Amino acid sequence: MTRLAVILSIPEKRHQLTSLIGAALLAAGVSAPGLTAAQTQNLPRSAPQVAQQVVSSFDALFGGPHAGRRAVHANGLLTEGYFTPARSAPSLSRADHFAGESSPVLVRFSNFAAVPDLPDAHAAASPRGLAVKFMLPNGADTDIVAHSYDGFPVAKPDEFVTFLRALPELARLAEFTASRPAARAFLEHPKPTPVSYGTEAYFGVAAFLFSNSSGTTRHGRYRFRPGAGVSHLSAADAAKMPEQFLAEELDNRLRRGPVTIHISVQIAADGDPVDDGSRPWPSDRPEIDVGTLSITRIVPADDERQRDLRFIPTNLVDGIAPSADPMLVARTQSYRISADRREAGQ
Ligand code: HEM
Repeated sequence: MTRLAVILSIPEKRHQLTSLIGAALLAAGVSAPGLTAAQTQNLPRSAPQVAQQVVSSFDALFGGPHAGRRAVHANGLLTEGYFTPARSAPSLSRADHFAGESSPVLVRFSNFAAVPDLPDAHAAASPRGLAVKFMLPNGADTDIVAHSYDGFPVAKPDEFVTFLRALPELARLAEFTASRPAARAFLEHPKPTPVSYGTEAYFGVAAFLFSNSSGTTRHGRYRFRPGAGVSHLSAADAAKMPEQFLAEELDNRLRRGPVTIHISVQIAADGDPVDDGSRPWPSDRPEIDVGTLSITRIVPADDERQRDLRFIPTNLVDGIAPSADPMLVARTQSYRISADRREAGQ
């Protein structure tokens, strides 16, 4: 039995695991794909070993590494479709995909834990993930990586390592959360199983700097709302579902037409934290409509395509730049560690 299986067999531990998320890390001085030199200079530096420590912490929690799979969010479904920008999108950013007609997209939905066959209704399958790759006319691409919780348990990469290491031990976890309301909120927040990957709301969490062609620059955070509305299963109904029902559900739903997800960007007010994803902004902040994802089909041989694909939160284009959130650097580096390892078949 893996360490994760042992942890998940204990009800209160299972509850804690519901809450982990992403991973941590970072790296000094390596530029990220899609970032200009100036953008990279904006990114804070962290100690390179933190990235590896996050990935190792995921491995310890989930019995990894699992050959050829992601260090976290391992169980996923790759789909394709197109993005149609809203008329208001160019007022926010001069990014190419925010103007014009539409751009092809790849969209990967995923469950949280790095256990390849974890049932969709399992507590550790939340938060769900949403990763989007926009294909631009000039051959470049740009990514958004989001999840189904509006926030994050910690603000900094080294705290994330401490959090992940504390998770399996109740006493350490209680000590950690005692002085960290964001971690407690993350653990206690209900994370019900969605009816469909297409009936979940997703949040970009980290702030980015959006600049339009007039030179107006604003901090904003992505939000995703399903066109079909948010809907979840009751615990009793979730328990009756087949283990991998979300893939089949989406396939059936797509036979009836595209699945749509609307994207907006929540704009920061003066004084809102723009370098700390653990602190959501008040819900009355204005949002700018950015456009709609229309998902048309599941990609054939999606397992192989997923293995070869990288979604990186700082893979950006002109008009969108990273904020000073140190997690963006840590994520960029840890996603690379995970992807390099996956491509090497480890
Ligand atoms: C803002 C909070 C976060 C969100 C919304 C988020 C979301 C996600 C999603 C959706 C994926 C799957 C991507 C895919 O489909 O390829 C993912 C993967 C991953 N995340 Fe995060 N994450 C967050 C924070 C973090 C942090 C702080 C770390 C580490 C410092 C991290 C480390 C990872 C790693 C290592 C992977 C696997 C990447 C790969 O192999 O492609 N995440 N995350």
